[in-house]
Amino acid sequence: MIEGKSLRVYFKSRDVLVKALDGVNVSVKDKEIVGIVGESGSGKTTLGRTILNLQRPDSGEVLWNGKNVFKLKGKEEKEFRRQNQIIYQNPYEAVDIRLKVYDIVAEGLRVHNIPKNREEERKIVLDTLRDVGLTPEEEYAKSLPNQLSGGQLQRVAIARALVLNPSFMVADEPVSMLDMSIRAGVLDIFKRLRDERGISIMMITHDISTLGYVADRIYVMYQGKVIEHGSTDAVLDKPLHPYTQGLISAVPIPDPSGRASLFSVKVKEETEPYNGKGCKYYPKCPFAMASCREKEPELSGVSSDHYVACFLY
Ligand SMILES: Nc1ncnc2c1ncn2[C@@H]1O[C@H](COP(=O)(O)OP(=O)(O)OP(=O)(O)O)[C@@H](O)[C@H]1O
Repeated sequence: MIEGKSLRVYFKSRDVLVKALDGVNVSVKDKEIVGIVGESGSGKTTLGRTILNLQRPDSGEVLWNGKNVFKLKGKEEKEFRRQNQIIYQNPYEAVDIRLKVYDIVAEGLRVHNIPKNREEERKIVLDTLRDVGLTPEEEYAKSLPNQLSGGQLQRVAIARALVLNPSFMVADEPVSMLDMSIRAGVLDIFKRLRDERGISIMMITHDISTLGYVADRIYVMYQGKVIEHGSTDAVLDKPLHPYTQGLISAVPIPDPSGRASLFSVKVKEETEPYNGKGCKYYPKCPFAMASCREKEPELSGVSSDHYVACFLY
């Protein structure tokens, strides 16, 4: 339903060119949760923002049900904004903390002129609060953000997006600021939105174990490139790229599925600067070969649901 093609986003800061996205292809189908994982600075947020037309790419296109989102105008653009929502990492920054929960959630409805009257607005807002697990909903509707926990406020932020009946959401590190004990509850909301409402979700995280819990497919990013992607089972059970293997072996908490313990790949301390032409990972790669210094490997399929950019395969 939404597809990014050959996306390039370059930032220039103090004469240094940062390739935040360096030719990224990504797709999210109907009713699926796609995970985007990688370390800080790998380009995940830039990808989410570009897909939602919050960041113009230097080149490439984003197709939404076949339409180029950068060319949408007027009514169609407004409809795109309604149907495609973003959830941020920090709910305290995402909502206006002076407003009551009711008004935070109702705001988007009013912008889009959705309810015909106050009664209808109230029904939609309260139903949505219940839908994200904030019950009794009348009580929550009257609260101010500073009376809520981080987990409850993130649910409010989800409600604010959900109230517009979107078909796609980018969730950018939606649980990384929350206590471990409440993360699963919030992630379950996204699974329910997929299963019950058929919403497609792009879930951005630096924590690959989160994706084992929610994602149908995973894209692994490294320095502005997708270096591996495939079904969640393929990527987690048989990670191919040495970087992905490193991410999985670094999962700190013992993974009950036993996946983490299968890999204990050592990451080489970076010993040489990147030469600008080889694989971006070779300075850290314990398996680097001469060819890895010469050119960048392209993504290629090892099976119908698993792709990797690495000369080992
Ligand atoms: N507006 C900007 N101006 C300059 N550089 C930027 C800008 N936005 C992002 N960058 C740079 O682009 C690169 C990718 O950033 P991005 O935030 O997309 O990565 P990320 O994987 O989401 O990281 P994080 O998890 O830390 O948010 C980084 O090197 C970042 O410093």
